[in-house]
Amino acid sequence: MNSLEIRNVNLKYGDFKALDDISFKLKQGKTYGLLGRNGAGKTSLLSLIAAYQKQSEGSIEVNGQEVFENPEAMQQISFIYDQDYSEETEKVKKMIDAAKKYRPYFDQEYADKLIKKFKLPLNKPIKDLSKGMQSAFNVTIGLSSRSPITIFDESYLGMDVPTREMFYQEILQEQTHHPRIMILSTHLVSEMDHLFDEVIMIHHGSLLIHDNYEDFISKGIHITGNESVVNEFVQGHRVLKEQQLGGTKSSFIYGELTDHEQSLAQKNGLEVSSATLQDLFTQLTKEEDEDV
Ligand SMILES: Nc1ncnc2c1ncn2[C@@H]1O[C@H](COP(=O)(O)OP(=O)(O)OP(=O)(O)O)[C@@H](O)[C@H]1O
Repeated sequence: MNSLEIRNVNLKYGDFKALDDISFKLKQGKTYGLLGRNGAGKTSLLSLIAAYQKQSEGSIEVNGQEVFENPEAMQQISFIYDQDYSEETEKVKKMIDAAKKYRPYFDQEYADKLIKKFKLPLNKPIKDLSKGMQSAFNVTIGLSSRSPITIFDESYLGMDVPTREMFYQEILQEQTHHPRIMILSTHLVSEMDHLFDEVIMIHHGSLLIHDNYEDFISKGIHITGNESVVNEFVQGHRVLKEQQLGGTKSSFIYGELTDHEQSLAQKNGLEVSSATLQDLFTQLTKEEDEDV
């Protein structure tokens, strides 16, 4: 069973603390949605996991071994991110052959299937591919590497909707037949939430949430009804957002409702509905001066 454990990780760029005391443990067979606003620290965190740089403090271990400058541990990881290919004259086929060399679990048959699926032109220089096709190439490397820890950092950039759908289908298939630790860093929250088993949310360099997807979204609840009844009902709850239309009010609360509260809501004619991951993400990471 492969595992990835991050303990009390800090990262400083000069005086700036990009990551602050991050700890979590990830398990094989699970897909993790890594969410955070622009500049939250997602790519910084992923680059530490992939051993592209060293954390200032703390430890990052794959199967109990620190990853930094550890070739054995690093071979367990594929980090797929948006690369600049504008100077890369090598052809797609050669690039795939090169990637294969350093990836011990690479499956050529699966790569061939993906090349067909994404219609990758093997004899074209990678720099001449469209942005979406370069992303499809990156995703092909990441998927067919079959690395126990596979990280996709906004790997969908430029892909059209049907291509993104194909990418998502592959992730689901892979987790069924070749389970690994899959980390998907994304801003397409509502489009990709169905892929997540767990959610990791980073905010200003700190870990805000690490929770099971279903458990987490069950904590976001919209209560709608008569204004005064809603006001009384939500007392004592953390209210993330309020909206009003005439005498009807909708309050978005974060927390859990007891059985008693559930039946009270019903008795008082209040409508109770669940939030989406995107709703929760937006409200939990909203800045004071933002009105969303
Ligand atoms: N090499 C660097 N030197 C100095 N600061 C950096 C460096 N790389 C990142 N940062 C800063 O660290 C913070 C986190 O950046 P990071 O790229 O990890 O965020 P992110 O969550 O991936 O953002 P986005 O969603 O916009 O891609 C930002 O404030 C960024 O400016």
